[in-house]
Amino acid sequence: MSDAAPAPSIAVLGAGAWGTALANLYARDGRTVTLVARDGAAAARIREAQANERYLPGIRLSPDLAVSGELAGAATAAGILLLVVPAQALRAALRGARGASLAPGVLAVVCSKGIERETGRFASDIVAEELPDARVAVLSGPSFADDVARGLPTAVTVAAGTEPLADEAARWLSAEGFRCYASADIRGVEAGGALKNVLALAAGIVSGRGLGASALAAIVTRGFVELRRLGQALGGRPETLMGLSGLGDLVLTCSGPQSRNFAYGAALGRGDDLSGLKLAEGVYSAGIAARLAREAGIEAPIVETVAAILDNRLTVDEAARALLARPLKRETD
Ligand SMILES: NC(=O)C1=CN([C@@H]2O[C@H](COP(=O)(O)OP(=O)(O)OC[C@H]3O[C@@H](n4cnc5c(N)ncnc54)[C@H](OP(=O)(O)O)[C@@H]3O)[C@@H](O)[C@H]2O)C=CC1
Ligand SMILES: O=C(CO)COP(=O)(O)O
Repeated sequence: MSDAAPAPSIAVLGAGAWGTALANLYARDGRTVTLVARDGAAAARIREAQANERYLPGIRLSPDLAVSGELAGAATAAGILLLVVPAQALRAALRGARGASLAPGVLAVVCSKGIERETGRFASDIVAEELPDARVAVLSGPSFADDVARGLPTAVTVAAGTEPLADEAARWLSAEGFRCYASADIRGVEAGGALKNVLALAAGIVSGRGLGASALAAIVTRGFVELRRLGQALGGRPETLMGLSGLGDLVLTCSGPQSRNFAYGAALGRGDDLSGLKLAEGVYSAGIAARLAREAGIEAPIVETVAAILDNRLTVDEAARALLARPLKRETD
């Protein structure tokens, strides 16, 4: 990778846990960064507290981080626009950003993980549709906001449509303690990020229902088979799905309740009240992922089962029995 151009300034759209952690990472690294909250009041709360107590409690933000309630201004100067709103809110947020006079050729970096449930579109497609003049990249991989905010070492994948752009984006988005690997496989990276959330729900359900460590290992392993099958059917490359943004993020989010998707699944498995839980993107992606699998003729029984539990078509116990009673088959089929 060449070191030619200076690192561009950054605007971060979405002041939740991940947007705040990323904005703070780059501000601490000496970059010019503006975190854009939903409105002026939310921005003022973060500015005054020098912290985002709602979404990233206990983390003191860099004094060099600018916080704004509107994208216009922040975005005009930014060479990089990080998109960190939930996947179902992305299209509306981008439509809202149209009047913000984005810099020509701005690099719009998708940092959310999900599939638009109404359309089956991945975020990079939504960016291409809504911001046709932007260059698109995707940042994904095993990275809890809280870990990154605390400066813990993290490695992720940054994908773009061409290898040179991916190399450039990975260089711009790497920071101290935050290592970005470049990839030219946007679809593989996005598919891994969206599907692992659905599978983390499954892992959480198994854990919350008390089905044991053996069942947990089985669901993660067979879930990974589905992630690879469906990810490839959607256009992803096998080696991407085996990498940080596929297997890596699956391992992370299926490991315990620090993952919000796992925590949501665990609450479902225990039969707890689900109101008030944090964002779990897999809840919104499961149904559409199951539909995409059916349309592609891909067997994805775990994804289908998660969707059925979320829709109240199956109880957790019925789902466990049904998965175990499927016709026997060869492991590699
Ligand atoms: N948290 C993590 O560890 C990681 C998260 N991600 C992904 O990042 C994405 C965002 O997650 P995360 O930050 O954790 O979510 P949070 O729930 O912590 O925050 C979501 C943020 O998005 C804002 N928002 C929602 N809709 C809009 C909108 N239309 N315009 C502007 N802002 C909006 C919310 O504002 P308001 O409060 O006003 O609703 C809130 O600030 C998800 O897709 C997630 O999968 C990826 C890697 C790590
Ligand atoms: O994507 C993530 C880590 O890579 C965050 O996972 P959760 O949304 O399940 O917390």
